[in-house]
Amino acid sequence: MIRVLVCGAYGKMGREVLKAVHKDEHLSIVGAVDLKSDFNDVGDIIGAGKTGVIVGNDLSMVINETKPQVMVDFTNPEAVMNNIRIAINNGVCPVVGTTGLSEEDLQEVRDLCEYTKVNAIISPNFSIGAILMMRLAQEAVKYLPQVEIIELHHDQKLDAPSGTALRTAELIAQVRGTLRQGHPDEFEKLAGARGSELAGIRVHSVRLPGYVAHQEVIFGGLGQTLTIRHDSISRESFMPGVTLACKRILTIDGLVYGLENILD
Ligand SMILES: NC(=O)C1=CN([C@@H]2O[C@H](COP(=O)(O)OP(=O)(O)OC[C@H]3O[C@@H](n4cnc5c(N)ncnc54)[C@H](OP(=O)(O)O)[C@@H]3O)[C@@H](O)[C@H]2O)C=CC1
Ligand SMILES: O=C(O)C1=N[C@H](C(=O)O)C[C@H](O)C1
Repeated sequence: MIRVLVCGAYGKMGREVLKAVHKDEHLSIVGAVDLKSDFNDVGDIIGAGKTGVIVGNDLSMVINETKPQVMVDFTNPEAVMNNIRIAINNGVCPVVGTTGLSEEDLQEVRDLCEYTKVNAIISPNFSIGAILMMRLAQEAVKYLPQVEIIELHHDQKLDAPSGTALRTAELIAQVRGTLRQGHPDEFEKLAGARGSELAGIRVHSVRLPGYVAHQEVIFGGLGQTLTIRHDSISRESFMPGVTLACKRILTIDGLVYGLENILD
């Protein structure tokens, strides 16, 4: 059994991770952390009866007391780097789904992993459908280089654009480079009308109640468009990826960025 601590245990993703880890025969929840801890038993959060694992609010203390091998983090962009540092410096391998990490943050984690010989997995999206959407987009852009991205999420999401949209744009740009699209004299009558931009790719962010996590990658060519769309209609969609990462993390080497790199 791999000993797992869940950070962000009361969050939308944290609760789902607790359920998935609890159900997995190779994983065991030994610790849980959230800011607003009222020292509940995790079994009460997931409706599984008493487990004896209590939600704490001090990550270092919970690590000390519960000796996890893996920390799963779904918290927020402000909290995540500190959690990663605490985990790695205590010999605990972080599996991170929290988005909003910068290139500098990733480099810091890479360096920490190398220095401590503790492994880490960070993925902006843990659903297989989203990984396939990105892979297919990299294929499509070879033939249809003009592309825009629309991501649609629930209205409680903090970061925009989504980590998935940024990663998709990065992966597309690795294949096609930076390309100038649209009319050279185009202008915005309202600031932001054309969305944000990464490597010449426009990214549009929609936030509404009713959505979970969705993305369209739209390619345009002469007389035609191609749309690759992925929908996470429930947060269960991320769980096979998260539990796989918890198992693979002990045998990788250093930092792995992107679920796609542990699938093959
Ligand atoms: N990679 C992937 O596949 C996916 C990634 N995500 C990402 O995961 C993150 C979490 O999403 P979601 O569950 O919807 O967010 P929520 O806001 O529902 O959950 C985050 C939880 O973490 C808690 N928290 C905040 N700071 C800390 C801290 N320092 N230590 C412990 N807990 C803390 C929050 O408490 P409080 O509310 O009091 O602040 C909250 O309970 C986001 O960055 C999101 O983009 C989401 C889905 C899939
Ligand atoms: O906040 C979310 O919900 C999600 N966040 C991730 C992102 O920013 O891409 C993954 C997924 O889209 C859900």
